[in-house]
Amino acid sequence: MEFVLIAIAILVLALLVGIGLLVGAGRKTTRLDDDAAAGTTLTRPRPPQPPATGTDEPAAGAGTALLPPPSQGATRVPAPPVDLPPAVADPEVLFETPPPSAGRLVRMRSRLARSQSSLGRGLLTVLARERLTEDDWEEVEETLLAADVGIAATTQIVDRLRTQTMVLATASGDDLRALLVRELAAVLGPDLDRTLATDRELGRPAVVLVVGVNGAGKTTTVGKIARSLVGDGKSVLLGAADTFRAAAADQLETWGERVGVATVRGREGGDPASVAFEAVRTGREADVDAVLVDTAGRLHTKSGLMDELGKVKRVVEKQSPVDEVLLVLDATTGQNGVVQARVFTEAVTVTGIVLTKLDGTAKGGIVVSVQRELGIPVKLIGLGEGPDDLAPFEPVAFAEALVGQG
Ligand SMILES: Nc1nc2c(ncn2[C@@H]2O[C@H](COP(=O)(O)OP(=O)(O)OP(=O)(O)O)[C@@H](O)[C@H]2O)c(=O)[nH]1
Repeated sequence: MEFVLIAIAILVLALLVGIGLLVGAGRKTTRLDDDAAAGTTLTRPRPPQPPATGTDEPAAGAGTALLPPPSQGATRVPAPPVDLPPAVADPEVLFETPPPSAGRLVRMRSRLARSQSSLGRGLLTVLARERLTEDDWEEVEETLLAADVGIAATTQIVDRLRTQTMVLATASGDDLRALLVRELAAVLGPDLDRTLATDRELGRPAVVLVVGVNGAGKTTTVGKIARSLVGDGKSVLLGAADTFRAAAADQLETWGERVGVATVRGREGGDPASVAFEAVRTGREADVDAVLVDTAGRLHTKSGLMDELGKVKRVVEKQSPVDEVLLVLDATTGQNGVVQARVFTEAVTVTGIVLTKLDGTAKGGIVVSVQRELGIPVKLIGLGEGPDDLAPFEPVAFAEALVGQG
């Protein structure tokens, strides 16, 4: 009898070890609460990844290992209410070290100049003519309008250029270039506050919601912002509140894993507001600098999507104020994008625009029209698909890139 009992005990033990090994082979997640319906999970960064390929090859180094991976085998431990491992960096784990955000636009100027070369070259060619006729001024106007600068800003630029070129009489190429940069920068809102609220405030993390239509580049942008903050030495937590598309949460996790940032996600089709809530709660408990929440861009109806966004914000606000609502717009959609943007601004108070895919359009003037029509500053611009192709927007550096180096 004793022998049978021992045999059963060994069998049960072997079964448990087998199940443990199977689960351990998957992604390292820890269930955050015992509410099976919410099913929110925290994904920690994975151990060393193969070196990244692509345009930017960040040096592998000891990154900001927020919530490092647990020791081997410690997976899926039911641990209500929240099971956070100690925030101690594991020397074995190497994460990518992204470059800091400062000066990125200047560094990426050539890329922007490439896509916008027709605008700068077009304007300089006309302005360099000896005596400017009405036809020439019309050409300047058309060039600006073709670049989506918008009527009001185009009129302002042309009026000022007319006066300035008269004063200059004969001007060298460099003078003309400097003049153009000045006038373009003037319509780009040089005095607008473009600070990104990503610092801890009153002992709590900054909370950033990222919204926009599907395909605009939201998830990519959240990943790029996280990298940039890590590059600036900040700790970050991601919230994958786009429960509409499971791949979006996977995509976000992968962005986080590369730089040692954890992600809170929910089940596909689950309640986005509870994922966002859980992410902010976890971020507060982990004392991170910023919680970045990705949201869905697609629902069955537009009003459904807007109601959902409003709810996400309201629910998060039960935990913490939302410091920044970033609206991601695809620059290649031109004026259509501006129309879509209005719908979002009616649902939530947008505090900043991220204009993506500026590398893929010659219509760089969209920055001017978006800001003027929505009355919201462009805070970041996307200049490529590479992990660090996102730059803080700076009017003068941008105008210089539009006009080109000559
Ligand atoms: N060229 C270029 N491509 C970009 C940029 N930003 C994002 N993309 C690409 O745009 C595509 C869509 O990006 P996502 O981040 O998946 O878009 P999303 O808004 O999250 O889409 P949903 O999850 O469907 O709502 C991807 O292929 C990105 O690589 C950019 O600045 N330049």
